[in-house]
Amino acid sequence: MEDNFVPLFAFASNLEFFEVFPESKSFVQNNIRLGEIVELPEGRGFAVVLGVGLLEFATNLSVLLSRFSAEGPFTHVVLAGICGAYPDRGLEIGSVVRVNSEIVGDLGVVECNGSFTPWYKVCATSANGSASQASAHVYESSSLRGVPAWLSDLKPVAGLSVNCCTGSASMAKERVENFNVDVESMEGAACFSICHAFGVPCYEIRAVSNFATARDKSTWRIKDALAALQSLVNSL
Ligand SMILES: O=C(O)c1cccc(C(=O)CC[C@H]2O[C@@H](n3cnc4c(=O)[nH]cnc43)[C@H](O)[C@@H]2O)c1
Repeated sequence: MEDNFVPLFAFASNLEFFEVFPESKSFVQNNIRLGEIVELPEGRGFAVVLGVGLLEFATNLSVLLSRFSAEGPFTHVVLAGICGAYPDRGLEIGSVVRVNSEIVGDLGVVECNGSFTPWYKVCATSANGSASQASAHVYESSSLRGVPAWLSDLKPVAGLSVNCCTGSASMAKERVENFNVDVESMEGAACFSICHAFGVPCYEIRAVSNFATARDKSTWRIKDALAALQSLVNSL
């Protein structure tokens, strides 16, 4: 049994918004302003663009929810966009996934030898160098009870949120070893953290546009990934 489900689709960029909801071009200017809510036709909910990266997305989502959380027109936030898949995690370009957990992946320090130490390990290491048990903070999506099948049936994956995209195979390996994650993007942890703070149920759907590994922009398939996301969202 589905609960009342009126989604607010939250995108990082105008590109993602217009590729997933191309019909919006008939009633929205070329760019929508960050934080401006658009009502989708046929009662499909609402959409908003909030900016790329943890900080801009967090700021604009906080402002939006502080205006709407008491009595908003939407019931759930669905962060939608593209992502990079780490190699050998069973994902392909064009795969559409539901990211059900997020960890901030580049909060920490770079050591003299160039390796990255996550912040939770920095904090867990005392002055004499001994490390206590600790783990990274995991931000989770909301319960799937009562959400529509197009959302709950998607393949669940673990996500890493970064401000700096992976650019080498060694960086990808280090991130997977540190956090045991499947995909990488730049907004998910902010979305989960802020929605939980405001008591708004939240989910994240992403289509894989690239592998998060040695940077080669010629292999990215942003349009194909967004077409896959569009066909999912248009099956609602
Ligand atoms: O790197 C570029 O030159 C570039 C040019 C146009 C667009 C983009 C992006 O939109 C990427 C950032 C955007 O997409 C998500 N994303 C997609 N793949 C990854 C990734 O491998 N690592 C991190 N984020 C990724 C992300 O959530 C941003 O919103 C880039």
